Amino acid sequence: MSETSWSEKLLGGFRKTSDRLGENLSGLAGGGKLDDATLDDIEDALIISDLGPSAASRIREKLAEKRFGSEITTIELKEAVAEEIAEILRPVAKPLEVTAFPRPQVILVIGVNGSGKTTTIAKLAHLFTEDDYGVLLAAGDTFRAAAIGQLATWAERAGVDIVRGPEGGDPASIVFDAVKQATDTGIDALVVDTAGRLQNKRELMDELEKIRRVLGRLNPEAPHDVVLVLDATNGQNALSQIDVFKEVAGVTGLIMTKLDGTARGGVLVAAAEQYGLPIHAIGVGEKMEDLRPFDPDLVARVIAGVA
Ligand SMILES: Nc1nc2c(ncn2[C@@H]2O[C@H](COP(=O)(O)OP(=O)(O)OP(=O)(O)O)[C@@H](O)[C@H]2O)c(=O)[nH]1
Repeated sequence: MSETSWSEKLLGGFRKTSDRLGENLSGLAGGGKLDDATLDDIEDALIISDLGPSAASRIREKLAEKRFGSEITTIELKEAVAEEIAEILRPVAKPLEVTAFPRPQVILVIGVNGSGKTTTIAKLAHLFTEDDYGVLLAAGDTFRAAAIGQLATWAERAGVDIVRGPEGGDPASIVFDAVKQATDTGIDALVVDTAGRLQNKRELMDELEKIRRVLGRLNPEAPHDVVLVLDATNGQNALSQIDVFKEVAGVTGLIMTKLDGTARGGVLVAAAEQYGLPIHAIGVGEKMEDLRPFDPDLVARVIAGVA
């Protein structure tokens, strides 16, 4: 797909978020002077658009610093907000790159059930194979038989192999077999699915710890990435998931899914501002091609309603 149609797709996907902030900002400036009352309203508009209090107050301060007292139209205001959002997003935009030496790069994918983890793993496999990397998947979520089956179906669609075990099997032993197979067959990236039982933090922590121990024995650098998948429709709840998973799993980066069809995409900015974790990619649909590298400038313009 061409870049133009990708940005159109992204725009379409983000339309609800874009409309929400766009509408919330409209009518706030209207050619008048940027004074304290208007800045208050702008800050409120940013908060109710899910950007969070911290990003909202930072954007307010920047706007005040650069434009206080000057006349500003609605479109100028949206452009200025887009620039400040981009300032927040640029430092965290970091594609997931296959650089591990020796191979394979081991990417542990974590997140609560339903966040889009399985689909995202398949989409990642697709992105990597498009770049000619050899990919292997490991079905480390043995808690639910359906999860193993779903991952196997996606693996077939993506044209990659999968290492799987029985329902209730030991995830660490599957990961062990997967690393051995990946090493023996010269695989570049091993993507590991994990269970997302947040309601039982202790068990989840023990399970991830055990996977890490096994990985560490085979390769002290592994896992190279611990990617947390977040569902944007959860809004501020997605942020509390970052807190929990940081504690249990040592997150190294984020992928936010379901940015199509939600008005809560502003939470991406809140996540970037509050945690500063790399954002690798965004999910804008259910199909294999619907995972996009994170383009901070485009996303900022879409969120502010000027793209
Ligand atoms: N609209 C949209 N739907 C998505 C996106 N990513 C995933 N989904 C859908 O979200 C639902 C859950 O996705 P899964 O990948 O099964 O989620 P999971 O986290 O693996 O959940 P379990 O399979 O329950 O462990 C599915 O219906 C997906 O098609 C996205 O970016 N946009």
